[in-house]
Amino acid sequence: MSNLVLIRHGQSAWNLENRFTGWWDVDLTDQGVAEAKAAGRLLAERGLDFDICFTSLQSRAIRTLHLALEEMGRLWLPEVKDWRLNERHYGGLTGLNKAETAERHGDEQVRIWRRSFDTPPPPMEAGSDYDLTQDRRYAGIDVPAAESLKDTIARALPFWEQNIAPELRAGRRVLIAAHGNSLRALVKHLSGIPDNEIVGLEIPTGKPLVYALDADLTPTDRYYLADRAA
Ligand SMILES: O=C(O)[C@@H](CO)OP(=O)(O)O
Repeated sequence: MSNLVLIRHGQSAWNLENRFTGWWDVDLTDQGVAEAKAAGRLLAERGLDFDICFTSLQSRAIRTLHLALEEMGRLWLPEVKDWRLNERHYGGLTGLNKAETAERHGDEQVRIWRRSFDTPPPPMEAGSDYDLTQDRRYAGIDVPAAESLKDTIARALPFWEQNIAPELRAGRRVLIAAHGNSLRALVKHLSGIPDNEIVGLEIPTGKPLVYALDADLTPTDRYYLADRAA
């Protein structure tokens, strides 16, 4: 049974502008809205349904969830929002253009910052334009100065274990709308992808990724819904 679906948010304004985004709260583009709605229509057409939804504290993921649920006639489903599903924090790179940063620091350095498993980007300086430590939504949370994928896993996995896995074990069907790197963290864990292989895993925007999990949450299948014949 397909009991878990992951969706990365639709295209965001900074995906389009090729800027490091992380925790900065940019909205969806028109294309991103269309991707989110199309994801919802596809889920409905294929008869996938859910009992509970999880998302981050970031508008692009929350809106993607809501746009998809609206298409499914499921806006009423319970949902949990939590910072531990946020995108990986891009530190001092937040807001910079990725191509310009590669011209300045070299492709290899940018590849390491973007995809190495445990090298974090440079830290965000307190009081910089993109500093979110005083944002009310993060009250009581120790907002990181930067996160590697390893750091992202270290906060996403406890949330998975404590909040999402129990729902699945109780037989509930779960939809998660989140971000490229918080979803890479979950896929790495679920599919047992080694540290050196996760660097090559990319998750596209707005494409429902379906998991079938057995009783002890071991995957028996994993596929993009759009890639599987109806
Ligand atoms: O900018 C970001 O926050 C992420 C996702 O868009 O980018 P990357 O592909 O470098 O992980």
